[in-house]
Amino acid sequence: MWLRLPLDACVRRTHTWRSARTMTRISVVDMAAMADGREGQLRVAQALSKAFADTGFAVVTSTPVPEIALAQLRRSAMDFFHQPLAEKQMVNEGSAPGYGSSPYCRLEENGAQLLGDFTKPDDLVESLTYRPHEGLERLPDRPPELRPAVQEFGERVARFREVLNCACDLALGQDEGFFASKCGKGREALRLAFYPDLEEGATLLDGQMRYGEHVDSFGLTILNLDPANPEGLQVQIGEEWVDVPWVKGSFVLNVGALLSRWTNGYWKAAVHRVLFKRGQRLSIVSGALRPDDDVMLEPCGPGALAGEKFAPVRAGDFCQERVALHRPSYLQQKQLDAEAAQRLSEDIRSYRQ
Ligand SMILES: O=C(O)CCC(=O)C(=O)O
Ligand SMILES: [Fe+2]
Repeated sequence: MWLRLPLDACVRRTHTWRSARTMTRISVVDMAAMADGREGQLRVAQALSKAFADTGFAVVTSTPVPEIALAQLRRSAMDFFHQPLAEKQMVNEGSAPGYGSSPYCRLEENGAQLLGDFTKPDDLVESLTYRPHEGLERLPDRPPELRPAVQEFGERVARFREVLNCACDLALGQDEGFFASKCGKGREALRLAFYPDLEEGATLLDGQMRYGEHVDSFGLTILNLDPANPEGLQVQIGEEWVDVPWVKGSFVLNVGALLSRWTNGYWKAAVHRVLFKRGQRLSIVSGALRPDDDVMLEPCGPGALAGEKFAPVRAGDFCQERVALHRPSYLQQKQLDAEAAQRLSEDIRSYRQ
């Protein structure tokens, strides 16, 4: 029965954000039908799968995360980032330095390295990362509104993950509960990314971005753009850079390298970047479908029929390496000669699907 319904019943195309030659290829998917029983779920699943196989990106509306929870989190995160540097750094006491270890990072990420490019300046971003298994007390206690806002968001996004697990089971023809069983240990982090404005008289370094050209690392990225300043995010489609459209109350979903590999390349980890635009910008970044560390990634879904394109890898090992790649010191710490560095760079690029 569901096969006869037009796919476009829950997908609409929007015009690209401002400049556009034509209509954007990025799908906007209304997820409301996930509450409508099997028929509606299948329609959403199909629409998402089509988007992930085509561009690797989808903009989704009618999610279980209400705008009020986003607004509260956004407000308290902004208050955190607006504090003096020394105050922000206090949250790092007792943790090893660097992205992946210390919760607060300032100019300590280099997105381009995720595509094996070690020549680009570091990104113009500050971030605060929260890993739920570390407990809410690992977050700063100032502003006092931050912890409750993170908790509230966490509960809502957990429900969103369940919905995405269900949609992706259906989309890839997996047994019900497949993704929930592989991703049950709560490995998803919340990353608040603050992009400051340029100070008076300051200039960008040559090639510097808010986030350099990269592919994400894990399962599905769940990204909430800043309604006050949503511009700057672009995805590469063929030879063209396409603006990701901003839709009120929406999330952007995009496929990470791990999930692309897990689907044997059926879903694409698309290259994207965040250009510098004037004004501050805050992104709320979380994820879904990140497998537990001990899961071995073996191809699943329709792509598996094409025969294994990648060596099986343990999810925890894959993710650990990807986190390390963000750090500006990554290459230096490897102590490689030029030839080995080149080989490594090509290896990393091949994660791209
Ligand atoms: O802030 C954004 O718009 C996207 C950031 C991004 O691509 C990332 O954090 O992986
Ligand atoms: Fe990204």
